[in-house]
Amino acid sequence: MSRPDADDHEVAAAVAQEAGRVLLALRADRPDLDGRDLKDAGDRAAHVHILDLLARLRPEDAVLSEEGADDHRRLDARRVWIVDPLDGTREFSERPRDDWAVHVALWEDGALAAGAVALPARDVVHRMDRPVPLPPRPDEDGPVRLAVSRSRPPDFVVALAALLGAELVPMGSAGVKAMAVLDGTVDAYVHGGGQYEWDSAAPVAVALGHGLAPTRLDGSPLVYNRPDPWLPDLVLARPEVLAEVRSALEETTA
Ligand SMILES: Nc1ncnc2c1ncn2[C@@H]1O[C@H](COP(=O)(O)O)[C@@H](OP(=O)(O)O)[C@H]1O
Repeated sequence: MSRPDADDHEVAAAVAQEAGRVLLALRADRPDLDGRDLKDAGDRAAHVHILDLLARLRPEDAVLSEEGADDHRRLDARRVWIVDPLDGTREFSERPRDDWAVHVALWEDGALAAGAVALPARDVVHRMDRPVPLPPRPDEDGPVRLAVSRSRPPDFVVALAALLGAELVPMGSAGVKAMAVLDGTVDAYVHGGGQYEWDSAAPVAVALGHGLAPTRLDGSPLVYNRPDPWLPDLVLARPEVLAEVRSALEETTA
């Protein structure tokens, strides 16, 4: 387990990984839980574990968690951990799906400073400080592959895919979709219509660490730790397809 003298990247990765272990154990040890009960138990168990770890490792810092009451002292804090204890809650409850994640990001003085996305069922932790080269596209002239929500694909992303001649690749969890860009499974993740800061903070931190340039749909920067954590859209694309995606977006949203 991480120690208080570990750096912020280590803490982010260790906390995400540890919460992932708690979630895996819950799924394995409680076959009596499913559906809403398993979702709620997962959200709660991971949230409590993360808060406990951060209280021990970073007692001075504020926390913004999907599962906690919003403590507005974070707005005056220099350092805020932005966490989604269980992203892809629906998929977590559908054993044996593996497209769910734990998000742990650190916002410091106006920017994302550390971040980790754990994919516990795949035994992987993606880190901002450990960039991995993007694998080449399998077919550089092939259609753009776009990650999209499997349960509620936004209409405009379906329209965007039609305009691009893109292939939609459905999967759960914002973290899984963003990491699918980094591991080469897809070329881009475009989302609109609703999300909160905890859905994108850690994936965006990891993507920034990998040299990518995630933005809002209109190309403006993603800004975190605002009074209202609603941050409804995101574009993350590998460099080869970014201009094409951007120009199709301009047409779709015009
Ligand atoms: N329109 C919307 N409004 C609010 N949250 C949304 C949303 N679409 C997706 N999300 C959130 O983004 C995460 C990924 O969703 P999806 O897999 O459908 O893309 C989910 O987080 P949680 O699982 O943490 O609730 C989901 O709640």
